[in-house]
Amino acid sequence: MNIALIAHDKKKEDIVQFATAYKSILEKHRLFATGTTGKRIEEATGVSIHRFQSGPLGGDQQIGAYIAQDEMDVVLFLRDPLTAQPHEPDISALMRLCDVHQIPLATNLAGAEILVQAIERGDLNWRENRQENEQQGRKE
Ligand SMILES: O=C(CO)COP(=O)(O)O
Repeated sequence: MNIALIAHDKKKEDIVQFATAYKSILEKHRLFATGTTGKRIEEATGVSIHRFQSGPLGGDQQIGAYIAQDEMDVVLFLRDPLTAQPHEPDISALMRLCDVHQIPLATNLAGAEILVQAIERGDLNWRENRQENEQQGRKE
């Protein structure tokens, strides 16, 4: 499963604690993150993460591109709803693409916990099965 982890500055501590608490689940998957979020999680947990640009420099858009190409399965995005972000249009675009492509998106810690437990239970395995079937179909 390809999982994107993103957190606004005031939620960085939360995502570090989240990734530490769920490290044993997360490390079984391919992890992606915006620049600073990824750096903080890597430093705290030692898990390996593909880091995109920092959010304000285009990281949200890079994750959006993965979604558009069907290469991201889940987005865990701890947003700060109380602080204006300079790259608000990029954030809206990322969430919009999750809706366009039916990508499970959590925008706060409570939702992220539910999603990570769903991943562990296998609730989202249908995504990988569908991708494998599509690849098989292309070969035939
Ligand atoms: O701004 C962000 C998401 O919109 C997060 O970016 P960073 O992880 O680089 O701080």
